[in-house]
Amino acid sequence: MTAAAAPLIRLAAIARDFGSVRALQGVDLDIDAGRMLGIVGHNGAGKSTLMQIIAGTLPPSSGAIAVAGAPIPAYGVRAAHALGIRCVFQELSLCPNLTVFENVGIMHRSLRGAGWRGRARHLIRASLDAIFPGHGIDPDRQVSSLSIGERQMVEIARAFSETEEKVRLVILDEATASLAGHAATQLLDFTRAARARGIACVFISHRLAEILAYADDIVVLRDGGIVGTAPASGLDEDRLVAMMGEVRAPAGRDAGGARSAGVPRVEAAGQDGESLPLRVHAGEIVGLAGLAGHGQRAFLHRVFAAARHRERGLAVNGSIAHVSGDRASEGIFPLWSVMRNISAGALGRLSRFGLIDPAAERALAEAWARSLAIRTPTVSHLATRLSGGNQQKVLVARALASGADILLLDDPTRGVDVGTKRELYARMRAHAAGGHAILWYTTENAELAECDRVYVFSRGRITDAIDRDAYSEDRVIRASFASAPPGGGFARAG
Ligand SMILES: Nc1ncnc2c1ncn2[C@@H]1O[C@H](COP(=O)(O)OP(=O)(O)OP(=O)(O)O)[C@@H](O)[C@H]1O
Repeated sequence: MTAAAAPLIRLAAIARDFGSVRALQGVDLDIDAGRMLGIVGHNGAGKSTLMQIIAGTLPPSSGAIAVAGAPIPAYGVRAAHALGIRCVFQELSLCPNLTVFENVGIMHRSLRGAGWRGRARHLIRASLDAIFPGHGIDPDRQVSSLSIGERQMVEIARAFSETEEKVRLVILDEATASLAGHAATQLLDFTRAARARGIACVFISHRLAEILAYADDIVVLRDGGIVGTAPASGLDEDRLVAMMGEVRAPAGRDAGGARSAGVPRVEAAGQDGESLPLRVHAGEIVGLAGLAGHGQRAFLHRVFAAARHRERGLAVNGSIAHVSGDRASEGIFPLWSVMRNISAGALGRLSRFGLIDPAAERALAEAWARSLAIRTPTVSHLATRLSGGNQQKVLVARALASGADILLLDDPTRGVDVGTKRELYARMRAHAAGGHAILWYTTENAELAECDRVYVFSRGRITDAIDRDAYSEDRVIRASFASAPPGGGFARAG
């Protein structure tokens, strides 16, 4: 085969084992220049493992890799980078204690010697401007001071930044999962321009609508193998879901939660004319909406704090559990097993005479692992060895298993596959029906339809309170850009 006719990357019979876990088996895959390949599959299907092999960060157990028709025997990070292959990983890889431009400096070998700082600043600013116009990120900011969404934007802009080493392939592994809707659209529109310049993209996402709208071709992975490849134009969501073979619970929701009156579990006072009050009763699922970074996360943190200390204008009645939106740094205990990570919130109930009952702990973890379909060889497995989506399920399991009266969920379905998402919605409804109160911040508007009531945040204030029957995405978008509630009154607050 000539180099001109060869695909940019060709994977042949790639397999990868982690101990007894076979993550990939016999994968043959071509990636062509100037096209976007979408990859979908259930949590633990092997998507990230495959991407790590292409990025050179993980060697395959067997199989061959060829780039532009030439077999590359000693394939690794250096070889991949020199060949113009860049990867935006699911767990962000920026160094938090360095500035944005310093993080760019460590990636590009040519950014050395006198004046490298200025060149690195210029490079990342130009890339951010091209992909995310109006981003507002200063290259001199320390990465630890950026929000997850901003970090994700820097990581993406860094991957597309070019020195004399040209970019030929950018892998976006759930790169839109932490981005606000607007930034996700900016990125995906940018990839169209990049493709026109010959850059190939691989895009992994659990948001099937994004994949269908932007990818040229779609590959479906299941249990470590490819079960289908087709042009995106010939597919729709239902067919993709069927190929993934993962849906256990139907979409949609039953009518009416077990909402109860009485003292609210959470009650935040409004500010006259500025912000609406918020209430959550036992039995309710309440959504927090609006553009990312407009105060929803900070509000969840305030509620969490108010369970321990008095907070002005905020009353919390009941025990509380929190699923953090920052899984890697605030959520998973990295040295603990799946079992310990799940049981951590329920130790009080598992203790007898001050000692944890090991059989009860295992039974609890196994029941939740089964119930949320957590893919793990056993519950004794180290939690960080699970795929990203399965780690997210462990966090949700911990919160549900805690039995707390109030659940605070910060984007709990980030990176969770479509089948499990539906399952989780059903679980949350059952949990609410069991008398628990749920406060749920989500970056996916479609999930707000699962809520009994939605509060829309804009610039740190609540600008609308929408009951389920009156819910529409249009109304959420309008309120997201409002500076105060319409009429300045509290009339619609539930
Ligand atoms: N470092 C590791 N050690 C042990 N097992 C691993 C490791 N990385 C991945 N695995 C296992 O390999 C399998 C595939 O995981 P992978 O992360 O590739 O899935 P994925 O399709 O990207 O899932 P998700 O959608 O949840 O991100 C899983 O069973 C996972 O537990």
